[in-house]
Amino acid sequence: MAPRTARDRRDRNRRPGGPRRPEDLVRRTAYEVVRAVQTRDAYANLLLPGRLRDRGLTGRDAALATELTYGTLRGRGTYDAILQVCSDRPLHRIDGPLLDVLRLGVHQLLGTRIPPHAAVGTAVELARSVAGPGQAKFANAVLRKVATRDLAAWLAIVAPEGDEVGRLSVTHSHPRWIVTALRDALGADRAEIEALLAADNERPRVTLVARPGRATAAELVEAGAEPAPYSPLAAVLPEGDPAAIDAVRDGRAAVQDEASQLVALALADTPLDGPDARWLDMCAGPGGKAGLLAGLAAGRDARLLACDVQPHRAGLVRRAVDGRTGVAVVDGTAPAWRPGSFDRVLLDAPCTGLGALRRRPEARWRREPSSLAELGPLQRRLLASALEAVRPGGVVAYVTCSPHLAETRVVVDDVLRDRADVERLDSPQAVRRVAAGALDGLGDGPYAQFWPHRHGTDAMFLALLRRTA
Ligand SMILES: C[S@@+](CC[C@H](N)C(=O)[O-])C[C@H]1O[C@@H](n2cnc3c(N)ncnc32)[C@H](O)[C@@H]1O
Repeated sequence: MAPRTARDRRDRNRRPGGPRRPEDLVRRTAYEVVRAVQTRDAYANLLLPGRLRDRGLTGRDAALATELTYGTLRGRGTYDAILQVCSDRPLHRIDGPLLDVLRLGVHQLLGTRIPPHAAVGTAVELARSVAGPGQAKFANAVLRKVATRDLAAWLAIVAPEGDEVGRLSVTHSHPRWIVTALRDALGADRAEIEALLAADNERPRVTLVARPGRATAAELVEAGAEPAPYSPLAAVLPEGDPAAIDAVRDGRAAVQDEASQLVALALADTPLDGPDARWLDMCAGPGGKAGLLAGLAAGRDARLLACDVQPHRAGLVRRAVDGRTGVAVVDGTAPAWRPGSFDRVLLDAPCTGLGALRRRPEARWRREPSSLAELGPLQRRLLASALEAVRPGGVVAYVTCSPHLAETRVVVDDVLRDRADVERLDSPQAVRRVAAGALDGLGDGPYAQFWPHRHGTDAMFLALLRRTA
């Protein structure tokens, strides 16, 4: 029979030999999520909340399980380099479950204030239960070695000298190819790339959006959130569950990064000659930007059509918009609408998501450079299709949640190379026009690039394009 209450669920998790301590459950939960991410391509942010509920973990226990899960996933690159030095076996010869227990142990030792004896003891106990007594001995020996130094001392040993990309990769736990890509996109000095990589390893603040016409940022602030620096629709929730705020529970507000809000606002605010009645969100799932655009469109007597190629993602969009908004399952590369049907088009293209590493700690290990080769042709086809969908004089916003040049500037420049009928608008200026506060550091234009370390947002890219003929 399924356990009915949190207490029942806790009881079910007690071992026959005696009561299981909450901290065991906390670590077991973190381990299971880390393992599922490695073996089943699970997403930590989707899996963890259900596991916490099932185990009856709340408050500090839930916070610790979350920190251990995210910290272990994020720190994997650094922790593996340290484990390699402390283990007499190469890491590829350590079984997956044991290796994940070791990573969790290293995170506790080097990334938290958990006392070393507790970190080692609980990790060894976990190793015994997932890999057997012999492996527990091995885990004990390895983790005791790890415990002899702090993180800074280990980095001085394992981060390679004379190889700047390698040093950054190990120190900030990013794959080498991502370090290189971010450095190329940032085009900045050494101190700034360090700041960006460090920002990718911080947990982002929860930012809320007040859906236009349905809620206001002031209402969110009254309900306990804090004012946000840039978006006039945003408020920041320093702690607690967003669903505790009425407007979020009612669907009048939602969780949304400030950069996502600003790119949608910049598209809606770009001046148009002629009609402004038909708006398209071509890749809308799960509906974050569509929810915002729908509210703005309603306020101006315009109609939004929000599409996605995946039926279940289109279903999520339906929940984020009002009844006036059309929602449809459409392949944006082969749509049924006539050319020139829309006045404003948002193309929030499928991308690697390298701009959201703060929120999806596992993404950096899951993505490969080959992802770019797969996405590039699709991004180009979708952009060409978006430019066909907009009328002469209308505006397209090409947006990615990735700063990788191969998904941003290179895509736009490739698609526009042979076209004389598209003008690049000044995107940084368009964003500044809609921002509530001063907003610098988006680049020299015509494209705009947000950065976590500069703006505290995802690394969102925006190219605003106008069809001239
Ligand atoms: C970056 S997400 C969009 C996020 C969304 N705009 C938001 O703010 O919540 C990209 C979306 O593009 C959709 N997609 C991928 N290929 C597509 C295609 N050929 N036509 C339409 N949508 C597509 C994916 O299913 C995914 O939901």
